[in-house]
Amino acid sequence: MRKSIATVSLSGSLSEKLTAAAAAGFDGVEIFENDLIASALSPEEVRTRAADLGLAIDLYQPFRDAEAVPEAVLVRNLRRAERKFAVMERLGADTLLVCSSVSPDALDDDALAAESLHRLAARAAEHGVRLAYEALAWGRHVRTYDHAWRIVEAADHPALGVCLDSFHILSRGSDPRGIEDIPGEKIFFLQLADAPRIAMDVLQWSRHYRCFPGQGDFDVTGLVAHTVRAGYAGPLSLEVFNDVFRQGDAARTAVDAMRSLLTLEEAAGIGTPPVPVVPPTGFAFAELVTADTEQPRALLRALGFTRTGRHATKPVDLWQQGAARVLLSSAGGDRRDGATLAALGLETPDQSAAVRRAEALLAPVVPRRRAAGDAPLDAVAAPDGTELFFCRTDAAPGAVDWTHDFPAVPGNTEDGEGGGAAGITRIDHVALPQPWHQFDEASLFYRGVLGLVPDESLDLADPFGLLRSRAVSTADGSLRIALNVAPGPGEREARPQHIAFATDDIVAAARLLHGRGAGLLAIPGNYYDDLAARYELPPERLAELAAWGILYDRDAYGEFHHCYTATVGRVFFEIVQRTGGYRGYGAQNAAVRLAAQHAADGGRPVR
Ligand SMILES: O=C(O)c1ccc(O)c(O)c1
Ligand SMILES: [Mg+2]
Repeated sequence: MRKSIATVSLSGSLSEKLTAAAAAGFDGVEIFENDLIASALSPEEVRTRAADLGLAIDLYQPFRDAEAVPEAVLVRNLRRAERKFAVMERLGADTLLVCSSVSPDALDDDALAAESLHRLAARAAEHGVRLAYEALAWGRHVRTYDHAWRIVEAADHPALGVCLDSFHILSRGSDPRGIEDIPGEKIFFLQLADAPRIAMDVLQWSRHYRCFPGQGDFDVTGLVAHTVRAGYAGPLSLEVFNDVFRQGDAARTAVDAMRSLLTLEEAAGIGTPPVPVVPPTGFAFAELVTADTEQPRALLRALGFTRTGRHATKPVDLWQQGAARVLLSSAGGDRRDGATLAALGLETPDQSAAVRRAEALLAPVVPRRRAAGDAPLDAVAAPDGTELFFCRTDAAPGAVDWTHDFPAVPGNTEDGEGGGAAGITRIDHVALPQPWHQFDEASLFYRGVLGLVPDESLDLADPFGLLRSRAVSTADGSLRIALNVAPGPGEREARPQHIAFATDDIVAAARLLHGRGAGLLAIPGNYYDDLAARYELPPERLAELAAWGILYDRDAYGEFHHCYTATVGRVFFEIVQRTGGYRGYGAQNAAVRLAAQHAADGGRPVR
């Protein structure tokens, strides 16, 4: 379907908004009146600019407080509308959004509302304009879409239809199935926005917390499916009032917006089907970049990793234990930051389809730096800059095993002498702190591009504020990424990332690490007193957990044990043991872990 975006959803001047919308591939825009009023461009110039960019002006909005008023007020409103119709003719816009009145002048009289909208529509028709009547969730008398439709039906004018807005409908808990009772040709416009479920005044909620479909908690996909089934054939138009997007980079927000609509169309089974998603089946590797590899090497050795290869042409080593692989690169790291988790290898059954999917969903492809003979690896950049490589760690027919680029280093045993394996089997998950203003963009990116399923969003207390966390994973848990953000000041660079390794015997792993002098994070005794109160764990089991600083959690599916290493650069490691299909990440323990890291770090916030 055609895709539009309201100018209110993007930052900048009107011409910057138009440029961003066009660059992201939108077909049209809704022009928000305030954007036009504040613009130095005349309506004719806006019309030309939009046309040059290939954008239609699908809607002009809003026209407020029009209906169900005493005659004298209506006469003034008709005059006011005439001026707007004239502006619309100059703009080349043919649909005006009329939102339900919030005025104290408005009467609770549907017949009067219908009559006034009929008269307004008759005037509009003389200018070739159509009116789309929208129920604001906080309208004075009209707050629901079905009420708006009853009035439109009674008004019975060909130039009058309804505008459906998913926020107003879903925020009030209206049943969207009733949309199918409206004739499709009477649905003049469809505006889409999602929102997180928060209990607050609906006007504040709408004006500050709307987000793109897929970033909140509403079933926008279901609403779109009902609207399409009703016969609606107009554009899908994003109308998102959001404090963060208002400040963000318009070009980037527009791409996020387009990705949201592409993902939504796919979920609703409408539009041109994109390349089907190729879900990753696990981590092939995690790559740490650092100017000085000494500290991470020591830690990897203590964790039982062995250096098994070195890249043929680049200063990158492959460290391995079981199916857990870490690349340690000394190319390009910043000495001040220490080690940084810069890239992830995603085990991908069909690499070329995965790249095509990523491109179709507007993921930026990372320019390749490949020497002759290297495995053909393609990477895209996640919103936080983490590079995601689509690769295969086997020699299946037609595929190239990326580990072939890391031949064994002959005669070099130095790095193998860490003391031997510690029972680590694979990478369980990675945790990537996100810049606060890109958090929703990131979860939608992983959902759309990789088909990962987002968990619910959690707020976790830490000693310096709240940490928001949301995991995305494959349905079978073979690949898990925990996204988190500490609101407020603090750059991404200041907060650590981590890699969690899986083991089948965490106590053995912790004992080995300890024996090798790699300290584990000390957990306060109070935590174990609380654990004893919450769960009936045998005392000797509790004592063992306390001795090694192992944290414990449980869900309906199983148990979780986990412990942490020291932080090197921006990165620390976690060792985890899942039993019986536990699904989480130990979020329950995050506050204790963050406080312990804070204490271990000499009082510096470690977010
Ligand atoms: O917040 C508002 O006033 C407003 C205006 C126009 C809309 O289409 C809308 O959904 C909300
Ligand atoms: Mg709206």
